[in-house]
Amino acid sequence: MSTSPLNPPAIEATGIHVTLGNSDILRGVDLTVERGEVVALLGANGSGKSTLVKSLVGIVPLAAGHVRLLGADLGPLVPWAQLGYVPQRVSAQAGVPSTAEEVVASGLLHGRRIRLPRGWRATAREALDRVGLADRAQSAVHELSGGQQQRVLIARALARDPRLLILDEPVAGVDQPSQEAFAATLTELTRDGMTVLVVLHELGALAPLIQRCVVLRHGLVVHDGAPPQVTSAHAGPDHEHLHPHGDDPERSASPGSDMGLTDAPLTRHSPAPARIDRGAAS
Ligand SMILES: Nc1ncnc2c1ncn2[C@@H]1O[C@H](COP(=O)(O)OP(=O)(O)OP(=O)(O)O)[C@@H](O)[C@H]1O
Repeated sequence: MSTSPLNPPAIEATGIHVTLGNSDILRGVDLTVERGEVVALLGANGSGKSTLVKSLVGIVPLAAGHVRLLGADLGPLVPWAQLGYVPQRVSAQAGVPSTAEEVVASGLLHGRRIRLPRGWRATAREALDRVGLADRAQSAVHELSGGQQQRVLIARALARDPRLLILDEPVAGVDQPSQEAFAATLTELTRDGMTVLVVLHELGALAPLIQRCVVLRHGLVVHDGAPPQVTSAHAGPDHEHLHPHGDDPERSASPGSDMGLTDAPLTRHSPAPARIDRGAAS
């Protein structure tokens, strides 16, 4: 969707610098996500992906730079009720026994809303249904598996019916059928115009949805463009990973090195997208 003064980008981040401890974690990141776009944020471990999304939602302070969300400067004027954020995998239990339904319902609270709205139970159940956990609404969260807890957190974000969804590795530790169910839900939501920024280690089940990939390396954007294409040549049912095909066998042996997804020496990126091999024996 194109930008106009009446329809500003969902995310506009310019010159983002973040310092944690004595380290410069983000060193001048620019990121714009237009309304309705589905963007993946990729990069090796420690490249700064989580720090970037946390800085976008105001959880870590900026040393420099500027963030606008849904047309408002980061702060109280952001329409927070329209934003769903799923943090990197953490336990969904908050130290007190809670049911899945209660955790999801907490997603309906924000800034000025301190009481659950009428019909919250039905809303929470619908959100749990979207992530395939309708039958676990009354389960204590600590009794759920790690992957199920992650799905509860996704449901909590979806319960708000967000216009902008920011997800930090939402499918890490989630089994393949649940990943596919989540991808189907997300496809439906994005068809309705939701904007998504999602941190991923590999595109996996979400690959068909991703319109653009931004790759971080050592706190800088090193790629912003087309997602890797799927090679059909080796397509097979039981193999799925990023597997760049370079001339250099060492680079080829290092999954993700083609796009700065590992700490392998950085090479200049050509505009031609890397390929995802889903079938070749690795
Ligand atoms: N609170 C903190 N204090 C100091 N350093 C931190 C803090 N949080 C993160 N870092 C460091 O910032 C760097 C980036 O971390 P971040 O979690 O953003 O990376 P990431 O790309 O999300 O990694 P992963 O894929 O492993 O989740 C890492 O080197 C990490 O050790």
